[in-house]
Amino acid sequence: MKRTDYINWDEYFMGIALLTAMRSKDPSSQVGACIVSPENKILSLGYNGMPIGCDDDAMPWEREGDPLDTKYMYVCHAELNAILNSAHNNLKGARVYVTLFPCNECAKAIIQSGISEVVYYGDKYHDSDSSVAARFMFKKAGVRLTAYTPSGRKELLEL
Ligand SMILES: Nc1nc(=O)n([C@H]2C[C@H](O)[C@@H](COP(=O)(O)O)O2)cc1CO
Ligand SMILES: [Zn+2]
Repeated sequence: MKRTDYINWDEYFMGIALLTAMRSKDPSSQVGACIVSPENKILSLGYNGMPIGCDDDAMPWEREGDPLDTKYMYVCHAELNAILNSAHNNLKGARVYVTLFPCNECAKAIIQSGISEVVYYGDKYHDSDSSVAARFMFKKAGVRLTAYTPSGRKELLEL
């Protein structure tokens, strides 16, 4: 008889998104994204980081101060990185697993790429204008929003 305690697709893909987030150099929020086809094939991965060629050690990681001296001006979000990394794949009807709910800018990119479902884990900026605008666009565009239900598995990653 087959084993029964295998991880389901949602645990698998969110687990990979969480592992991917661990590559982030951001001191406050490490975000991961995993894009999956309707056939449950992984199409792309991304985490938040500085653009290629912009030395992590030469870039600011501050949250406050002169805008030009904060990370916000430069950092590429996990979702955008995952979309850009998938340039050769068709994302129509795909789902994206994200460890943090997408901002309005990534929402635009998600919609334009043809992704039809967002499965999100964290939602700590739920009441920000960015999240409100993202939800507004997702609703208009018919992108499904699904809150991930943590499995409670503790043994998932023991690196
Ligand atoms: N969905 C998201 N994907 C992301 O990749 N990010 C990135 C941008 C920053 O590097 C970091 C947020 O930093 P902080 O404001 O929590 O210190 O996470 C942020 C969000 C939130 O909208
Ligand atoms: Zn974003």
